[in-house]
Parts: sequence; structure tokens; C-alpha cells
Amino acid sequence: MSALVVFDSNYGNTESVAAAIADALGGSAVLVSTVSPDSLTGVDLLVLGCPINGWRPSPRMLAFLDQLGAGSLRGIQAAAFDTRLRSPIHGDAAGKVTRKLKSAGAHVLARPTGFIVEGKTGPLADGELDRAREWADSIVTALAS
Ligand SMILES: Cc1cc2nc3c(=O)[nH]c(=O)nc-3n(C[C@H](O)[C@H](O)[C@H](O)COP(=O)(O)O)c2cc1C
Repeated sequence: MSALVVFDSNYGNTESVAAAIADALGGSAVLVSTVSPDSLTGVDLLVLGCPINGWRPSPRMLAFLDQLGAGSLRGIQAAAFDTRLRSPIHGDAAGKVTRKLKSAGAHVLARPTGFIVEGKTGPLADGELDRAREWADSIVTALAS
């Protein structure tokens, strides 16, 4: 199985989460600005992760999503996460990305999940990398069932 984590990150926090998830999935993590949907050929499991910026996915992740045509991810298993502030008005990115994954035809395996950063530049809150690995493990379990 080929697993690819495509992430965006301004300060490295989402990158750390993406690396932990890729490691748990036995795959690799790549920066969203270095890939296009055409380069997803052969990918079985696609995980998208980005920071919430302005209550929605980061601009570079939005640009990537804009390139996904209807049905372009048919046959691919997928999931999405974001990083966000510990705030009651953090907004959402992972849910919006997940809706786009579904409209592109992907089969979504896991609930969209947010990992907490303690401020705009981080760091990640205590325990979030462990929670990221557990979330990745839940994807592996869903793949096997
Ligand atoms: C321009 C900008 C807008 C942001 N807007 C939000 C927001 O709406 N909600 C939120 O929870 N965090 C917001 N943040 C904080 C990000 O969640 C935080 O910078 C990010 O998770 C850190 O991850 P990174 O190091 O991978 O960039 C914003 C950050 C920036 C730079």
C-alpha cells in the first residue's frame, strides 16, 4: 500500500504532525506546494493536513483542493486533519477538506481531526504527536476492516 501525507505548514507544527502520521502509516509526507493531483497516480491512501488560516484551510491547501476535479480521487482512501489554536472560535479546515475529498470521489476512512497548537507559531500542545499516531493507527485499522 502506498500512503502519502500531503501537508501545508507555515511554522513547522503541521509538518511535525504530518511526519508522525506518515511514519505510522509507513508512507511519506510532502509539502502541498510540491505536488499536483496528477502526481497522485499509484497512491492508495491520501492524508491531507494543513493549518487553519482565517477559519478555513490554508491558502496553499485551498489551491491544491481547487485542482481536484469531481471523481478525480475515485479509488483512493483518504482522511484529513488540521492544526488549530486552543480557541472556541478556531474555525475549521479538516472538515472542509474532508468534504472536498468526498466530492472528488475519495473514500474517507477517518473523522476529520484537529491537533492543537499553543500559539500561532506553536508549539504543539503536549501529547498531540501521540494523538496523531493514534489517529493514524485508526486509519490503518479502518483499512484492514
Ligand atoms: C494568517 C493566519 C491565520 C490563522 N487563522 C487561524 C484560525 O482561523 N483558527 C485557528 O485555530 N488558528 C489560526 N491560525 C493559527 C494556526 O492554527 C497556526 O499558525 C498553525 O496551526 C501552526 O501550524 P504550522 O506551524 O504548521 O503553520 C492562523 C495563523 C495564521 C498565520
